[in-house]
Amino acid sequence: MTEIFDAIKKSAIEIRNLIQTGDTGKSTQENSTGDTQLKLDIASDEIIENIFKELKSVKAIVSEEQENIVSLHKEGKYLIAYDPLDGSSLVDVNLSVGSIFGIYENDFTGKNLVAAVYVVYGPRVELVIATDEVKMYRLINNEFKFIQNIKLNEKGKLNAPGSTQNCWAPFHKKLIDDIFEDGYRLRYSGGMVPDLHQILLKGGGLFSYPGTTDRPKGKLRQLFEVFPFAYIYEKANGQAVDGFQRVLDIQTTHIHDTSPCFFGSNEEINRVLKVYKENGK
Ligand SMILES: O=P(O)(O)OC[C@H]1O[C@](O)(COP(=O)(O)O)[C@@H](O)[C@@H]1O
Ligand SMILES: [Mg+2]
Ligand SMILES: [Mg+2]
Repeated sequence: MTEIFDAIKKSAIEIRNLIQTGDTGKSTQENSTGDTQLKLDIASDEIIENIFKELKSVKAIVSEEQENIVSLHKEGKYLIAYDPLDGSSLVDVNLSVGSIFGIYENDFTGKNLVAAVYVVYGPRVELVIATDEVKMYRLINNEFKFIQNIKLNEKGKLNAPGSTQNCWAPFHKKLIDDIFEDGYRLRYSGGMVPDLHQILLKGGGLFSYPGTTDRPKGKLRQLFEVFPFAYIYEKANGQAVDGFQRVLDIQTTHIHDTSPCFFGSNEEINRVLKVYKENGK
């Protein structure tokens, strides 16, 4: 697994350079979820694929930016699903973006996730690796230096409510309003990676991206975005649910499936589960 983490570190340095100097324009292509790909999405995807191709321990990879699974080495032990540049449209307004990786054994199901990693490209480049523990590293003089372990408190103070508000179920709106009534502060940039990173580093809170009338299955993709962060939040003493169950217990039917999702510390997630249970689907 160390060679995979080292490969991700190498790709992060290349993507950081690409963000600083690359073309932020649109390409003429769409990805499998129907988003117009930016040239940065495609170039980041190529950087990661080229680096993983060299690793004998990697059996196959699948990217948010590609339709199909790419087989690499038959004898490899690991499967990797990744979002090469999450929130890429934010580069143009100079907000933080990220890369997300889920590392699996046997197949791409939540229960077979064995590690997860993300990189935040902000004023600093930081990388978080979750195995049994969650560890944060920072890029200093072109090397990732260990900074700290990450653990959530039982309850936090931040609320990051995603998606189109006029498409929310009334009970979801009430839940979010009640959380603000209780004194939580709004923190939402529209980049999943920095938004979830902030909650992890500030000790807790809630990030939600619910099912809505315009997108009943939410927007965020299970393999590339939801599962890796679910793994990280659980290992950091928090939880990740779809409103009713752990997201890592969801049966994936297609590699590009999306799911409603809630990430947070225990108190906020228990509150979500209670409200969703009382209000049904
Ligand atoms: O603008 P919305 O609907 O709140 O969506 C924001 C979400 O969409 C994303 O940008 C989706 O990721 P991509 O940029 O990879 O498509 C997340 O980072 C973010 O949490
Ligand atoms: Mg994404
Ligand atoms: Mg993306």
